[in-house]
Amino acid sequence: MTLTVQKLTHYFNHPDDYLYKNVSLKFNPSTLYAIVGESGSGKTTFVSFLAGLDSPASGLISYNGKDIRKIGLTKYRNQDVTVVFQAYNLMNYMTALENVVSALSITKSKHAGNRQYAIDLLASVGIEGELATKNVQKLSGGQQQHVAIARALAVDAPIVVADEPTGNLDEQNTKEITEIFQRVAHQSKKTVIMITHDQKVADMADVKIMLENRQFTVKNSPDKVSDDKPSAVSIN
Ligand SMILES: Nc1ncnc2c1ncn2[C@@H]1O[C@H](COP(=O)(O)OP(=O)(O)OP(=O)(O)O)[C@@H](O)[C@H]1O
Repeated sequence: MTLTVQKLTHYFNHPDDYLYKNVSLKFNPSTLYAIVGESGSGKTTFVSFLAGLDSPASGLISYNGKDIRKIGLTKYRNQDVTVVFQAYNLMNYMTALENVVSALSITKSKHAGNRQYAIDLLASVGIEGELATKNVQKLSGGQQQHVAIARALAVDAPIVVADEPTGNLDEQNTKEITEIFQRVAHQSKKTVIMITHDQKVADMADVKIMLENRQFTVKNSPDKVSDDKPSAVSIN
């Protein structure tokens, strides 16, 4: 269940003006990855390829050994990957609970129509009681991002991609959200790939991937690496 990037190259206008060239990376389950890099370095573009939202100029992205274009990008997006954005992207006219219930129904989840499942999912990210039945516009930004994660998790995809999920949040909410992603990776055994500008968030990841000078560099967080655990990511 590995997500693999092989020899990925991307440019928008001219091949000489590339964002990155021949990138090869491997993303494993049960691991939280942080992608860090300067503004404009191409992080969002890169994760849009991982999420099947766009395709690179060249290179191969495969999941479980299969080219995601052969899986079909729509199918891949529906069954294998779920995305959390910086700007929450909730249905503003709905309550927190309705947001999760609708995600279960739209994605034809096996839990579609199961209100208790939606309540439990929200509770698992700390949205409980009255908060769950409030219109999301009446919730704080941090609370809305918690709901957005519950909504994304409703899809139950093995890969979770998050583009600056804590970009608008204060320190406390940033810590809570990052801890949720740690849990999703370690307990739910998902592959979680998160873009961040925040060094503290990056330090909470199992693996840091720096995008600098058009090069990706992989760094395992020192306290997460032990002799019996091989590096979670390899790069050629
Ligand atoms: N569709 C496009 N056409 C042309 N250039 C683009 C397009 N999308 C992005 N770019 C350019 O590609 C570069 C990388 O953009 P991207 O949004 O991936 O960077 P980023 O690292 O995520 O930045 P930030 O941290 O500011 O969100 C930028 O210079 C951007 O202007």
